[in-house]
Amino acid sequence: MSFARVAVIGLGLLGGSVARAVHAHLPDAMTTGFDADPAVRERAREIGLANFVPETVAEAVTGADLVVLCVPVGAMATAGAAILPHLAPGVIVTDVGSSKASVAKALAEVLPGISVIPAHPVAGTEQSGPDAGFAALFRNRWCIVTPPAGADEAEVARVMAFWEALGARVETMDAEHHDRVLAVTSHLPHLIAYTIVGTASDLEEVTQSEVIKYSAGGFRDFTRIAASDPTMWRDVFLSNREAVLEMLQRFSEDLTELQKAIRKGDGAMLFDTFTRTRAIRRSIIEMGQDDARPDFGRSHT
Ligand SMILES: NC(=O)c1ccc[n+]([C@@H]2O[C@H](COP(=O)([O-])OP(=O)(O)OC[C@H]3O[C@@H](n4cnc5c(N)ncnc54)[C@H](O)[C@@H]3O)[C@@H](O)[C@H]2O)c1
Ligand SMILES: O=C(O)C(=O)C[C@]1(C(=O)O)C=C[C@@H](O)C=C1
Repeated sequence: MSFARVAVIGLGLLGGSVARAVHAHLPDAMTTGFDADPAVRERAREIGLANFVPETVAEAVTGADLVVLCVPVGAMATAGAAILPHLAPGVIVTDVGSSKASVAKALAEVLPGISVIPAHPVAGTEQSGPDAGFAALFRNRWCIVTPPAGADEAEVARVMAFWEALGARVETMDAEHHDRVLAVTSHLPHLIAYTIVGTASDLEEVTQSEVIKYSAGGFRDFTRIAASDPTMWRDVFLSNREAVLEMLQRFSEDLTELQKAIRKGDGAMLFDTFTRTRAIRRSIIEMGQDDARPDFGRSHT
């Protein structure tokens, strides 16, 4: 059974994309939206992000049968506590947070007695804010649903069907496992990008203008990732601390091996490593994990 009234809390990149995708794929659903920032609410009204963008969170969630929390992971508990008194009986609350175990724990604490079925659409860009979202963001991308122990199967199925309707490929996963997988596939790459761009800009012998002027290829790709939202990523690293630190340790060890190979002139080791990683890139492309970002030639509706 599809949802009749979807409330989106947090109207940035993800919230804006969810609202747009609901309009595109579930035209019978009414959308409401709320953001803690009055300027974002105003802009959301101007661009028609949701059918109704009231001044209070109470009005946004009243009567909703699905509430999608699209706020930074560090703000999930505050957003959850704010909606609790206004939720309709039978409502399902979900979220789009990039880390899952700590968010699930925080939401369970502030939403006692409410069905919370967390999810993570593994789709995004380095942009943020209400203008950044687009309806095709989730098309052909994975959405990982992490039902808590004892979750109602029918409710889990409804949340999965919601994300499928928005174009995603959906799988369920244990929240802790999700956090370990995403630590290496998403969180660590962002940390590396933030580091390398910071390192380049700190080099005394290379001027800022040279960094900008000669940033082509590899470095340029890192600068895109390193332009990602500081609030969002601060919260991701603080909330998924254990898994990120574990993956960072492994990464440091592997980096040291490469460092040794370069020092010793071990070309075979470098060649074998680069051959293995090239195969991974090809597998990703063969799996159809193509990119839905507008600058990759997709529709921006
Ligand atoms: N950006 C990505 O690539 C991406 C991808 C997948 C999941 N996510 C997750 O989606 C969530 C939102 O990220 P985003 O990229 O849309 O960020 P964003 O900065 O574009 O939007 C977040 C919005 O939440 C609002 N907000 C903050 N606290 C609030 C509160 N208590 N109540 C209501 N509104 C509040 C902010 O004002 C802001 O407009 C995060 O949890 C993030 O981890 C992001
Ligand atoms: O493509 C990007 O810009 C992203 O960083 C998107 C990305 C990712 O790492 O893949 C970032 C965070 C999310 O939670 C999900 C997706």
